[in-house]
Amino acid sequence: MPSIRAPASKQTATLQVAVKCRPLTDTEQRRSRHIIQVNDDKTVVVLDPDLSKDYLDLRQNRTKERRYTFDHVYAPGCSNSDVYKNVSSTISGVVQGLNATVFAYGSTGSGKTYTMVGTHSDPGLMVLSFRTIFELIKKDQSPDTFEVSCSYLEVYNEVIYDLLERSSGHLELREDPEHGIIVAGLRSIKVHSADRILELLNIGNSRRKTESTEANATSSRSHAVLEITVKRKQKGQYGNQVLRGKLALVDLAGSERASETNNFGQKLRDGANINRSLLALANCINALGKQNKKGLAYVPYRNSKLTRILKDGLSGNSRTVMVATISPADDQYHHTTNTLKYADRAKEIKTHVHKNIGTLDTHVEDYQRMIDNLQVEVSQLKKELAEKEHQLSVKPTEKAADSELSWLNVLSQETGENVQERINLQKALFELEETNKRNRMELQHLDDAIARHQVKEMDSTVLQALTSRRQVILDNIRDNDEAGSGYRKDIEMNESRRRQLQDMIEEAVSNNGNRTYLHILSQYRLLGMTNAELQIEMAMRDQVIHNQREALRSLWNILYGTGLNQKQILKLAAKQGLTVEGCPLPSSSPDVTTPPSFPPHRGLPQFMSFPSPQSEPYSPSACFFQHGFSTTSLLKNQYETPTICRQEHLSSYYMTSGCSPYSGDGKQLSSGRSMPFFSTPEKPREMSGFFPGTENAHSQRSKEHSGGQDFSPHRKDPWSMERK
Ligand SMILES: Nc1ncnc2c1ncn2[C@@H]1O[C@H](COP(=O)(O)OP(=O)(O)OP(=O)(O)O)[C@@H](O)[C@H]1O
Repeated sequence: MPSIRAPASKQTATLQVAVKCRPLTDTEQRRSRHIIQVNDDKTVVVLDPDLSKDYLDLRQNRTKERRYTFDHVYAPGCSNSDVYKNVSSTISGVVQGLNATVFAYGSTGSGKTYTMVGTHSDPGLMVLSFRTIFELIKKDQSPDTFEVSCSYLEVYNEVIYDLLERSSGHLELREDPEHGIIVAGLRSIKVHSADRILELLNIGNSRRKTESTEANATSSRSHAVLEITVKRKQKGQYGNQVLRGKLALVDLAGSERASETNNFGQKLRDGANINRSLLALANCINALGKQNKKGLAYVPYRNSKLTRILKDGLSGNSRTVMVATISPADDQYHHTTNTLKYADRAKEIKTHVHKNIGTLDTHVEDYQRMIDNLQVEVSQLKKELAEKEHQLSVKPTEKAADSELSWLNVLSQETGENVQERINLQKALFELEETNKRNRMELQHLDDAIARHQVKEMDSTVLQALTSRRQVILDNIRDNDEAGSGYRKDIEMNESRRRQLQDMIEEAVSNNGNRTYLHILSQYRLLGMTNAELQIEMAMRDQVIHNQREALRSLWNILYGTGLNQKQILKLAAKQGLTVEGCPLPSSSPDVTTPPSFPPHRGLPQFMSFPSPQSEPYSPSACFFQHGFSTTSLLKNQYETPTICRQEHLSSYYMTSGCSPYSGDGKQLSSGRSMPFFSTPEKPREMSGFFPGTENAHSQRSKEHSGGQDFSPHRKDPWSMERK
């Protein structure tokens, strides 16, 4: 019997912010003063680094002393396990199908890597988290089966690399309608123990880009994201349900300033790119903090790869912990207060958590197939290109032709970047306009409500609240319009660069012979294909999924509009030959009157036009949009009611791409039964997507070292399993 899924309800969670102060290092002990005071486990005071200030200065507010409060503050004597005690409840949700993100934020040398990775004697949050996951699976009493997989990536100079690949190419981000941002082609390795993840972590860390800077002898130059996915398969009365929890553990690169580190050349460029990503992250934190206070401010996630990757953790479906790391040294005062300022803003951030319940294949699968076909074509073109280059390979003496080809490579790379930038800008503009569309809708509702209150001369405090809310929305609209015109200008610049590149290519075609022409042609075709592929993704996300969700929402509201209760809906579904998952079923079948038939799909009333019994007049607290679905508590109530979804309408790349489910060693982690998870799959297609890019975990175990003390990436530690 086909089944319908009722999605889990959402909960709003506040981003947890913890501050961890490291001890002074040996060098610092000789030259620096300790200026951090941790008064209790929630308050941190940064003393004025200038010792000449006295009590009077403090009283008269002439001091640079700063005081902050956070969810948790850890003094230099605290271990990573102390920090973890307050993080572990967030981690345990992952085994129940919830997403979690833990990231360390702070200036270079402040202790981010130490906190996330740790040492043998003081294991970091990454290590403690995956140990918890396996302990919970072991202890689980249910008959559910579990599958854990792990991926590890780094963002270096705005390029994504797979840390679990020996020589990773550049990976691209994709937007998946169900799972948000995903990294195409990133390897996800099935794991059966915490030790195995530790091995992979060490392998990845050995490949991570680190440099000696003046501020930190072993500074991480990249942002690293370790992602652990737990799939929990539940066997229910009405078939199988898969809960998919995802844990992202992020160690950011340091945010030193170029002038402070005396870096040059490549190091300086690293610094600029690291700062670009961190600046983008800081801007997102700012906007999200503002959003919570002021409503729909635009959040510029698109400004860097890092912020796109962290999008879910910052505002989407994730319980998130930010650990702000600080140094106690007086010469770090500026960095410390800067970090604490952003951490303070981050306290305002809200996320919306819900369980990820597995869905089956879909109409959108057709789009996935198209993208897959395009990808095949792209790789075919790459091969052709390589062959052509080989045929036309220049002899070492032909210096001119050689440099011409490298010039063309630069040109083609620039063309690719230009296309990518254009797509990003257009998407950002699109999102910004959507945000303002919703702001304008809310403004309309507010105007109506204000007019109603004025006519009826109702409670003046409500009127005041409505009016001030109106002002906030007007400010947001103005800010977003300004940001939009910025994006439009960028698009114009991008367009003029595109024309320049086009002219250069045309000139090259007319001036040079057959060889150059062929080269350009194949490069150009290649870029054209990549572009088309991205356009299809956009269409998929922006149109198809949106339309389907709107239709489903309308359907659910129609059901409620007809006054059917849950039991009646279940019965009706059963009549249609459908079962309902994720919705408590009636214990017995009560007699119900024949339910009214559905209105025809065409001419569906909008979901907004069905007032629920809980309908309330407009109130300021109800003005908040949640993902653009509602403006009033009436609509919020309607949306938060479980939605009926036909399975074929929901999709994901995870579910439809990737290699065979039977790859790997086939072992499953089962808490109750020894039966292998996918040993007798009922629906092979359903299974295939569970292993995107997965390969046999044992193939990784090629080089083993043993023993050792420290698994931070900086050290040549014997824990590391592999070195580049
Ligand atoms: N809690 C701690 N106890 C002892 N030493 C620490 C602690 N935290 C950090 N350190 C030491 O401080 C130094 C810098 O730490 P770490 O490399 O973790 O900084 P980072 O913030 O990751 O720097 P970067 O951003 O440059 O990579 C290291 O020598 C580390 O061992």
